[in-house]
Amino acid sequence: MVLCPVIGKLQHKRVVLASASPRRQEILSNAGLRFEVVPSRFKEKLHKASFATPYAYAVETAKQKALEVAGRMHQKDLRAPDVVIGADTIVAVGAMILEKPVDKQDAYRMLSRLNGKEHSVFTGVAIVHCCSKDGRLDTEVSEFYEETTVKFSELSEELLWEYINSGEPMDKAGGYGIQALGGMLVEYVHGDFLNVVGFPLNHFCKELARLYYPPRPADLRRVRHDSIPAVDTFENLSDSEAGGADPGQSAKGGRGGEQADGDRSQAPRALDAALNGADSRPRFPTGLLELMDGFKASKVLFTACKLKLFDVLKDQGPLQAVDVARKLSTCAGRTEQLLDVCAALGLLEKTRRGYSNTEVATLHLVSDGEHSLQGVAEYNDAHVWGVFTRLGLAVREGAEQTRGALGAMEEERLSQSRELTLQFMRAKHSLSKLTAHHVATAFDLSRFASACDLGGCTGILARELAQEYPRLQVTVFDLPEVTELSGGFQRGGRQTERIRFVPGDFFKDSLPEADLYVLSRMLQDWPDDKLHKLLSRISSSCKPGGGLLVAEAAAEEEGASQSPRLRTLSAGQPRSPDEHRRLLQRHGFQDVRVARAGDLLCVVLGTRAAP
Ligand SMILES: O=c1[nH]cc([C@@H]2O[C@H](COP(=O)(O)OP(=O)(O)OP(=O)(O)O)[C@@H](O)[C@H]2O)c(=O)[nH]1
Repeated sequence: MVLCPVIGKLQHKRVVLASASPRRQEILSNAGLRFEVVPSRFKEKLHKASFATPYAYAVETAKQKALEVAGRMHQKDLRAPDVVIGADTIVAVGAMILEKPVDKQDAYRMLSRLNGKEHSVFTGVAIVHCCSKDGRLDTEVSEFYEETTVKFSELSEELLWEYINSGEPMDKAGGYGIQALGGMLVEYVHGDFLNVVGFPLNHFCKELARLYYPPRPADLRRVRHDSIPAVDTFENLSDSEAGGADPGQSAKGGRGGEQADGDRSQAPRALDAALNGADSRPRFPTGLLELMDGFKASKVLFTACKLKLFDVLKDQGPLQAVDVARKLSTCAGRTEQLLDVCAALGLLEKTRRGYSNTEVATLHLVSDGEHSLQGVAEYNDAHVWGVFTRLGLAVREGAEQTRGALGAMEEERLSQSRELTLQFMRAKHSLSKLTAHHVATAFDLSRFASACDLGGCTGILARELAQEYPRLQVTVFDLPEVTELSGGFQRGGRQTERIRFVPGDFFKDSLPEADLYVLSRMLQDWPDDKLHKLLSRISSSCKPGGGLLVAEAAAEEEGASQSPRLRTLSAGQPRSPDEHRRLLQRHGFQDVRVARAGDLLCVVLGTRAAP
């Protein structure tokens, strides 16, 4: 999303909105900002006459609101948040400043002044960066304001009173709410509408861009015009352009709106490039850097799963970081960091009441959930992680770990402990749960009386097949150490009577007889020699008219790049429908049909031709 980089700059920080205004909260959370709300106790009683302009008053009030919250939070926790945002909205008619009416008469006085005329709405905003040094609070303030012009229609006394009696004016600057009934009083608006409602989001984003992406010296030399970047140019901005500057430095001295405006001649490079034609420098490699950092996100997820963080929050959330730490017996500071990163990754929600699971965490990361992927996280952490750390060696020496995650899992499980086999089975079980129904229903398989799922593991797909086809007898064929443990995964139910588990190795032992052989997510991770060996064994066992059903990760549509989602499952290249067709034909199957199942799998069905 276009705004993400700039709003995302605050993602890993503890951000506090020092405002009780529900409108400000809504505007900022709609923009994707994660923050806590701590309303300011600063009394809006600065001496108006001592300010040269109405907006100077609004800016100073906003700053005092934010500083009060920063100071109070620092005193309470001995730790201030990273960023506190304060705002103050006022209405100005000439030099007169109108704030929120204190009662109906006051509202009437205000609205009568605005009636039939133009006025200005100013919102002052302060962004306070905080840090604690030797137990002292250090702040750096960046401030600005935005002005919007509003014109009221000529309104009758009756209408004014009707509006006042609606109750809407009371908590609104100037006595009206443009976003609700008050919108009917307004003839026109010039400028940022959200500024009238209470928060100038556009200017805020520009201010963040200015703070977090200050122009580089080279840009300053090339600047030709007087503007700050439009919101839609933020997309091209990046950390490298920050030149290592920290926001505090650029905010030092509390740059005011006027100073900020002065800086507008320093157009950042994205805008400069857009206006001055092609930029010879390469685009910032965001995707590449994300790729380089991807392992950190995985490790955070694995760690949270291992600590049972999502389980605790499911049962007892929302919880504050200290309470989570107490329940997990972990270090409070580090737990808070972990929670914040999980929130930034979209796994948790952070509100005033504490941390709670997001929908995806509730569905897939809680260990006892029907669709839990905890097993996959556990296996990847305990095992695949290690396999991939040996990738370099494998590539140099030609070992088979290079075949990808599932291949590595498949291979290493053969020689590993019972616990590892169980971990592998849990991982495969939870992944199969997501796909089994799609695989079983991709084609009408009712013509087959028996099926054999090769490498069927815990029997999830067998169960789905038996449920879908009431006549079908299903054999799950897998290694002895797997079939031995598969009982622990069975739930019972009528269709289990038609499922049997047969131990064996599909590379060595004779395959159980069946009308239909099934290979679900098996082929892609085997090297070619093993793949062809397996297919040729199936082909020899399959009677003419029998079938082979293959389910594999789907390749992206023609021309599209392969999805990162798939790459995480396997380093092997997914096959296109044509490649699948040729593969099955080569092993004696005809009438090969290909279907897409869910958005992850491609399912292929071929019929054994007479030899
Ligand atoms: O059209 C609209 N104009 C103004 C508003 C709301 O009015 C208030 C302005 O008051 P203030 O800036 O002092 O903010 P408070 O609500 O008191 O919250 P703080 O805790 O930040 O002081 C503001 O809520 C605007 O949203 C409106 O809704 N529509």
